[in-house]
Amino acid sequence: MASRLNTRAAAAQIAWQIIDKGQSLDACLSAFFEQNDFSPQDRGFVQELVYGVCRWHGELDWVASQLLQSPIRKKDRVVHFVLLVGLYQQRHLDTAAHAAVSETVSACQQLGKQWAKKLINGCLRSAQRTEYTLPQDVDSLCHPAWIRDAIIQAWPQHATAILSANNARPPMCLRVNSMRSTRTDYLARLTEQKIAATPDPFARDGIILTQPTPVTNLPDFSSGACSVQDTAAQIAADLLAPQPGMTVLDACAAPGGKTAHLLERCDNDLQLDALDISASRCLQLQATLDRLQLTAKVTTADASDATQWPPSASGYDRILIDAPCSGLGVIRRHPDIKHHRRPQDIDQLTQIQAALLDALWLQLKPGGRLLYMTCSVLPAENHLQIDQFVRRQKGVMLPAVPHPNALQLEHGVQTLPGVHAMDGFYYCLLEKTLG
Ligand SMILES: C[S@@+](CC[C@H](N)C(=O)[O-])C[C@H]1O[C@@H](n2cnc3c(N)ncnc32)[C@H](O)[C@@H]1O
Repeated sequence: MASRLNTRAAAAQIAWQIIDKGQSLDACLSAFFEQNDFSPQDRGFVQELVYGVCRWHGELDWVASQLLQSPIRKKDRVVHFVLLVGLYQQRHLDTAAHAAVSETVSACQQLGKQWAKKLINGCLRSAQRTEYTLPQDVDSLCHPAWIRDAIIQAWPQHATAILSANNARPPMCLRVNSMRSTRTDYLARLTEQKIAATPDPFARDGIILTQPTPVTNLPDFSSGACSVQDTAAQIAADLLAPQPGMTVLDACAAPGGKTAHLLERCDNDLQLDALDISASRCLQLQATLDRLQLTAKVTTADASDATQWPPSASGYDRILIDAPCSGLGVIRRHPDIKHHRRPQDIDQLTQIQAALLDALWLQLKPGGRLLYMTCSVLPAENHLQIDQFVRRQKGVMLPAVPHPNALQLEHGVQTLPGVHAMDGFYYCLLEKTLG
């Protein structure tokens, strides 16, 4: 992409790559900002537009269909995304009306689609004058039908809140590195920098920022004073509760948010094996450890195949399986999940999760504890997965899960976005009997 693009043209091109071409939002944005020198303010605006179009795509696409006499040809699809960027500004941002139209129209020229200026100008001016009645409530319209139906079926009483939270902007949450400072001290440092923040009521190392900010603004971020991590993810360390000196396996560890938290809690005094199947993600995991000056043995391997990595000969006191999952509990942070996930993925994921549980159970010491968790709200990946595991295996005890704010299920606990003030996670503790 050329650096001459304005923010609207950049956002249209990135959203097109994410939604039509299946690329990941994080990867697309980082690649774009590596190649294009945008000011921090412009970066923030491009990001806002891209997230907004991914979140509200169902609504924006429906309005576009009312405005266009016929769909835009495939080879000009980027123009369709220019229109969505314009509609997003009109319907969800307080961008001045004339700028939303004129700057968006000029994006057509920048993208080499001069012919589309009149079309986009006409559509956006017409949209400004029209009140639309949507065919269904906006939060439902902005989810693929299969995801919406799965959420309604699983959590009928909470579905409205979950669907709405999935489309909302999530807060930026920090985890203070307890080896470096107390949360109170770090809050004071944020105040000095004029960054408004409050202690997280549910995570003991957690801080919630009033407004998101680039990590470069956070005091000593680069030297490891804190990390960015949602409340729900921070609770894992409390639930697994490793003690200094223990032998710990983090089986699906990259990019290392929870590995690092476990180590910080024990003053870096754990024999910690961190595995991940992805070599590139293992590099990110090592970078996380390096920034925080923590030590773990990082290995690229399929954790469900112990011939690929050397398990501790005496077994593990604690095992964390932060399993690969649909991610349907973190849509508010990764709205591209709505565009990329397919119903058939769920079967494949549940098989991988079951294989990880069965294989890693063998590596747990008698009396040891395993925490199984996902960032999903689908029962098949969560409590139904554990129901089946408990039926298959012998010697499994299920200790209470001491979670501060979650739904208690027969097996494990569940948090729901829009209900528990955090991402949607499932957690279950499994203890191996001594006999
Ligand atoms: C939810 S993410 C883990 C996030 C990580 N625990 C953290 O807190 O930063 C799941 C990870 O599992 C990895 N994974 C998937 N299948 C795996 C397998 N069979 N063995 C090991 N890792 C696997 C993925 O590459 C991905 O990095």
